[in-house]
Amino acid sequence: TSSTRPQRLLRAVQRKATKGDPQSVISAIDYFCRNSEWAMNVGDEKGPILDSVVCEVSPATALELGTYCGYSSVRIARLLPVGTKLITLEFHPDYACIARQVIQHAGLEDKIFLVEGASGDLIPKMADMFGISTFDFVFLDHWKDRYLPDLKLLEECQLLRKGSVLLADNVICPGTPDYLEYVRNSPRYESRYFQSHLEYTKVEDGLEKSVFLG
Ligand SMILES: O=c1[nH]cnc2c(O)c(F)c(-c3ccc(F)cc3)c(-c3ccc(F)cc3)c12
Ligand SMILES: [Mg+2]
Repeated sequence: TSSTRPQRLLRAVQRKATKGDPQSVISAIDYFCRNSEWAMNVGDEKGPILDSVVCEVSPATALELGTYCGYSSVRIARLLPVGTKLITLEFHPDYACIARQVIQHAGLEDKIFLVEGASGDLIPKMADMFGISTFDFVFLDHWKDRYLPDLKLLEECQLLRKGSVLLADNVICPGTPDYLEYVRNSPRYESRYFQSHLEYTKVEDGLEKSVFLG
């Protein structure tokens, strides 16, 4: 019976990465995507930009929209201070199942809460589910048409505080024009574009970092 790309990615991690070593999991996935099959992980060029923003914010509470196979969950959680957690939301059960195993291989299962479901349904439940009031950091990497509605939902649910940092993947490819227009023109955000490339390719893409001003 045939396997799926996420299953083949997981197998590469299980064969090549050292259990409990997040960096080796990241390297194994990047190697798989460069040498075997492209996959939509933030990757080894945009990844270091994500790392630098996470280190700068050093969030006590972090949210990721869109887990996929858990690559960026591992990238983020490996940098989080002790006692802090990443909540990551994934709509597709098959992706969530693979991500749990990738996260477990990295030894980060105690720092990451993976919740299956639609971001639009789950965001209003975050405060109650996890006993948090606001997010210090949000990584948007799920579906381009959900970036703006979910940002507005985060505002309405008062899950952002003065200084909360949002980082959005794929703002050029495939592109999120309505989200960009909003964060770049709203007086409530200070926004900056980090030019890069679509993971594992020479196509332009980038990350948009937006600070909520309250
Ligand atoms: O959907 C996504 N979520 C998160 N990150 C993504 C990402 O980092 C990507 F590089 C792509 C991408 C971009 C270009 C391309 F050719 C294929 C896939 C997608 C994506 C875009 C359109 C789709 F129909 C399916 C997937 C995503
Ligand atoms: Mg992406």
